[in-house]
Amino acid sequence: MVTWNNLDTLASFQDLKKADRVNLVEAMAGENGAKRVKNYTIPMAEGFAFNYAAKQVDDNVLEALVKLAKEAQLSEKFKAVYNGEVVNTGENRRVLHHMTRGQLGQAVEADGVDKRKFYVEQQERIADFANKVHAGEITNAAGEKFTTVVQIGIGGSDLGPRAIYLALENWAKKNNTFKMEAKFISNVDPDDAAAVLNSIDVAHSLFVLVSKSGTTLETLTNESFVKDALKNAGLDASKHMIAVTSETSPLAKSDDYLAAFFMDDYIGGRYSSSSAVGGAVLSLAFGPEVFAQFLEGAHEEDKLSMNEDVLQNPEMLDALIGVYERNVLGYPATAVLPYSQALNRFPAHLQQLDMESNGKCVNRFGERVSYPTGPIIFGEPGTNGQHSFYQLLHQGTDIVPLQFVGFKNSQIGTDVVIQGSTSQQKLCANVAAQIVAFACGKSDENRNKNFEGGRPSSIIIGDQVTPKTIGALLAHFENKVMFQGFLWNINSFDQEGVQLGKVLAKRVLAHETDGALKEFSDLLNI
Ligand SMILES: O=P(O)(O)OC[C@H]1O[C@H](O)[C@H](O)[C@@H](O)[C@@H]1O
Repeated sequence: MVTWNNLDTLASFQDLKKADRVNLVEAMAGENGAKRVKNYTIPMAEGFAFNYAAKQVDDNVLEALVKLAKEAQLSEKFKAVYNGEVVNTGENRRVLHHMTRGQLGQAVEADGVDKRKFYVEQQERIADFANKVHAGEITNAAGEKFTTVVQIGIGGSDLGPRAIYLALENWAKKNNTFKMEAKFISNVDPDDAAAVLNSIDVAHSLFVLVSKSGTTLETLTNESFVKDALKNAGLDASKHMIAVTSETSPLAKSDDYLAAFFMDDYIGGRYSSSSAVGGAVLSLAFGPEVFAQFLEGAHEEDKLSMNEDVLQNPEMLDALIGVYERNVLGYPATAVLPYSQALNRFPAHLQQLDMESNGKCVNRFGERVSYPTGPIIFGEPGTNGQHSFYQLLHQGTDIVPLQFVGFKNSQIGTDVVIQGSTSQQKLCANVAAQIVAFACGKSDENRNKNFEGGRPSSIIIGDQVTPKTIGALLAHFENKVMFQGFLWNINSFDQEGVQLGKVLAKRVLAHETDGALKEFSDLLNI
């Protein structure tokens, strides 16, 4: 049995607070720094390594973190998740996204079916459908092949699949598995749908309507927008649209779609990339085999998250260090900095994953917690970020912990040698340089040119962005966020915070406003 306790009631947390602070500038200097880089690293799946040499920890702090992990029962709580216990107590639901990519624990039967079987069945239905589209067996009304797939969805029904599509687009082209171009419509801003529709050939486009709830205003509005465009082009919308939704949603039984694929209530939106939500668009774009490889990578990383040896469990340790930074060192934010253009939208996905999961001020029992929870997450790919907000990261008044991701190889392979180095080498040189610059700083008599250092970072290093590695990376962050939620004793799997704005927007549209809401409605000409 697991017990859910607030972080500040745990004896090991009080001990952690008493542990001597690490002076990162000193720790990372000279031979000692080199030793840390060699020793403070954990192998991950698919050739990745999680290196935390430049984090503000030493053996003493690590020992305290290991004790905290034990007392907070992190492994047992993960077990409760993958064995199908109702850990999403706010919504009274199980949390089964790990099961979309493999079986970690016992079989889970819910709603009268074996859940693993259900997810696999949906994957197989999607694979079959995608193969038929690629083979020209499922076509438009004129019998011509579909060439483009357009996903309509928002939040978890957009960000993850979009980030993964962009991450693998060039890889798939290079490896001859690129089947269909994918586009995404998410915003209710009419310019989003209009711009995408202007950029495609609608007659040869297949639209994937993705909404777990089937009730999201933006998505349903964009569906109508697209249906209008199809009608105006003289096309039958139901021959151009498939749906991905939960079996209980209002969309599930509609005849408006060529086909419908299902997830269920046990897959949170932001955790749904490995379900039919990511499966449909990614299988259509790159082929089902590529999607299967992505799932394999995620499953391999999930297995590492089960390791009860904290110092061999990359997700658990990453989570613990993050909580140390937030709750003991008092740092307010975390920047995610992938040194890879392919991961252009990955920080946006992580923003939802992390901030929607752990942006909570009450614990699992609805009581206010008296310590900070989820940090502000932001990020951009390097080196672009360096020429933008790194100034604040290096010399600003706040210390922002950094999470770098770097790859030894580019995806496309086209490169150029300028001044003795390739662009890929320049990219990697920059990330190595940044880690040391942030940690060690550089003194200068001119205060303006002085770098205090002591700014902690970790790096995940891999070979290349591939279907398997992106799967492992995604699982790493999903599980890190989950472990942090356990430590803070919050429910990381609901998102009540998005409701109020939705309710008020409806009132504005119904002209049922007064006070400030009415004034703002008038200012915006609604
Ligand atoms: O997939 P849907 O039900 O349309 O939901 C789309 C998104 O909207 C909601 O407001 C939630 O904040 C997100 O967690 C969710 O991913």
